[in-house]
Amino acid sequence: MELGWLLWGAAVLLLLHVLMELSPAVNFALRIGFYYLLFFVCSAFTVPVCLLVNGGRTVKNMRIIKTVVKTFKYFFGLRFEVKGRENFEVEGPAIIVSNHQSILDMMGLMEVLPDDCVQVAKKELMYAGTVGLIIYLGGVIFINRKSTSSAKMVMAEVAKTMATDNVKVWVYPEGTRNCTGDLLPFKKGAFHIAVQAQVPVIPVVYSSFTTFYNPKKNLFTSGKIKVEVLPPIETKGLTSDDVSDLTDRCYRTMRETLFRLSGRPGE
Ligand SMILES: CCCCCCCC/C=C\CCCCCCCC(=O)SCCNC(=O)CCNC(=O)[C@H](O)C(C)(C)COP(=O)(O)OP(=O)(O)OC[C@H]1O[C@@H](n2cnc3c(N)ncnc32)[C@H](O)[C@@H]1OP(=O)(O)O
Ligand SMILES: CCCCCCCCCCCCCCCC(=O)OC[C@@H](O)COP(=O)(O)O
Repeated sequence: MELGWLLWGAAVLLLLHVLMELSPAVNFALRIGFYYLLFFVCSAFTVPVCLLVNGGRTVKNMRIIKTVVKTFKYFFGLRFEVKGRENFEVEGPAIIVSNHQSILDMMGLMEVLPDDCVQVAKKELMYAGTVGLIIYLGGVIFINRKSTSSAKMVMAEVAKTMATDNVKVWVYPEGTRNCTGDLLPFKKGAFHIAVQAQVPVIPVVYSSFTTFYNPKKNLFTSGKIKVEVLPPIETKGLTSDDVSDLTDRCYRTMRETLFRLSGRPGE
């Protein structure tokens, strides 16, 4: 009886292996499926740990979440090479802005995330089952992207609590995933709160994934990601009139860095 099951198991594994070899689409789907499964299962186990250790929704849970997610890269053969971590060591709160290419960014995020830093996310993520629950417990701030006025209100609230709670805030200013190897134009919310709270902006850039990850071409292999934390950009003395300039400056610096890290000549 046991031998029968063992043989069936081996046959299924062999079949999956052959399918993966034969079809890039199956290979891609299985690898991404496994990525989702890891998040789903690991968050189910991490929720009770967060509740027992920290008792509820708090940014302190991010330390636990970080520890778990940082192990995921080994399953996919991904390596992160991080430069400039010391640039996170500013006194008090800051706004961290970075490029957002794919759901794989959650691994890159946890690789560099400093302590006491919350993220801004679209509110749909709150309903992603156990993952939504763990994100909620980690203190993530949810915004409704479809309603600029309510999103602005939430962001203004963030600017205030950032100072009282002494936390950093991580925003993806492109506002959506973008895996083209370039940057989308930046939304201004992150820069408005930096100016409102008079705190520095710290840009973080991840090299392009296009050489090892491309959903359109069913490409997902192992690879190396270069990460650079850039020097903080001060906002002391800036007013809301300067937000556009600040946004542009940040955009240009990050785009140059992205091209340099990805070995692509700038335009
Ligand atoms: C343990 C095991 C397993 C665990 C599993 C755990 C997983 C990991 C855990 C935890 C990770 C957490 C997950 C993080 C990842 C999430 C990623 C996402 O979801 S990315 C999408 C959401 N993010 C954004 O959308 C960016 C933020 N967006 C903005 O800041 C926008 O600016 C926004 C929404 C506020 C408005 O967007 P607009 O589309 O309307 O565009 P605009 O051009 O920015 O604004 C329109 C006008 O309003 C002004 N404005 C904007 N914000 C303002 C403000 N605060 N005050 C005054 N004016 C403002 C602007 O200046 C602009 O006006 P003028 O064109 O310049 O005249
Ligand atoms: C009800 C059961 C549902 C089960 C779902 C399991 C889901 C596992 C989800 C793992 C994903 C980890 C979090 C990904 C965060 C992320 O990268 O979100 C993308 C958004 O930033 C940008 O949104 P978009 O505008 O759609 O590109």
